[in-house]
Amino acid sequence: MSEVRVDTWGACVDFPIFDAKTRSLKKSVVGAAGGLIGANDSNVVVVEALKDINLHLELGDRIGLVGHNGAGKSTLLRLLSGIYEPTRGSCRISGRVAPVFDLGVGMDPEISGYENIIIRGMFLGMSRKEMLKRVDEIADFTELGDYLKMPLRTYSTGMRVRVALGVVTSIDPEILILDEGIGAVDAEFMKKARIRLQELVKRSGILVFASHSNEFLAQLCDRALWIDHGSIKMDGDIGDVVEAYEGPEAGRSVRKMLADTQQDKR
Ligand SMILES: Nc1ncnc2c1ncn2[C@@H]1O[C@H](COP(=O)(O)OP(=O)(O)OP(=O)(O)O)[C@@H](O)[C@H]1O
Repeated sequence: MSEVRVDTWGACVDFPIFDAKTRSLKKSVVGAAGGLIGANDSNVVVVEALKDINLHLELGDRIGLVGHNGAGKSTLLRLLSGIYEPTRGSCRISGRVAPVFDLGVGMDPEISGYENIIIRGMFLGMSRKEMLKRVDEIADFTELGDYLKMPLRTYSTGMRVRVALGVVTSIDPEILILDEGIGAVDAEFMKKARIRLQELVKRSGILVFASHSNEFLAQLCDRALWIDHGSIKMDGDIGDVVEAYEGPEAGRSVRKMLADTQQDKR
């Protein structure tokens, strides 16, 4: 692996909202949810989704993002994936990024489950040849049998998620950017999927994972960032960050889950 790392220096992301009226807004509102609302030099309303982000990630980093609704977690994931350019400051990404935001992206309802497996894998940066080698193993994992020969539009939501999860957990990313939103599968299947996710994370160079589930964060990450109104409020051990964000009980429960996960790995 050549050097895999992600760096940001004073990175800011603003969203100009051209159809909002500055007159009707109070100056720089800080609400419980959402980023700061302000106005730029041209008096256009802007949401300051990220402010002055300095982050340096290297091989082996497993970072969880916590923070209120609209804190800027998804925007940060998109910045670190190269999907958004910083409005100010800079961001440098070295390595192959697999952004997994929406499990359904890159799936075509009119083609079969098998074909979707190949296409979705290519969407995540794999070659067709690599996906052809993996398709049988992914098909086994989904337990969908002959359904995989039918068009995806005939599947239930949970069946689609099984296909998507099978593909996502089969790739070899250098930088894995995960946004939660993995639900809709039955508990038994989720157990199987989490084990595969943990294996995927082990193979990845860098992981950044945003989630509102402490349990899920503790299973995949050891470090966390608390994002608050677009800024990094705290960066540290995941137990300490969750404790500061949610209180001592949540911190204790994360530490216990971390210890259990470590034990399972042994
Ligand atoms: N495309 C966009 N256009 C305008 N504003 C946006 C856009 N995307 C995000 N924002 C704003 O940026 C801020 C941060 O949003 P973001 O989606 O990053 O939050 P989040 O921490 O992921 O929230 P949640 O936990 O609710 O998913 C919010 O105030 C949101 O309104």
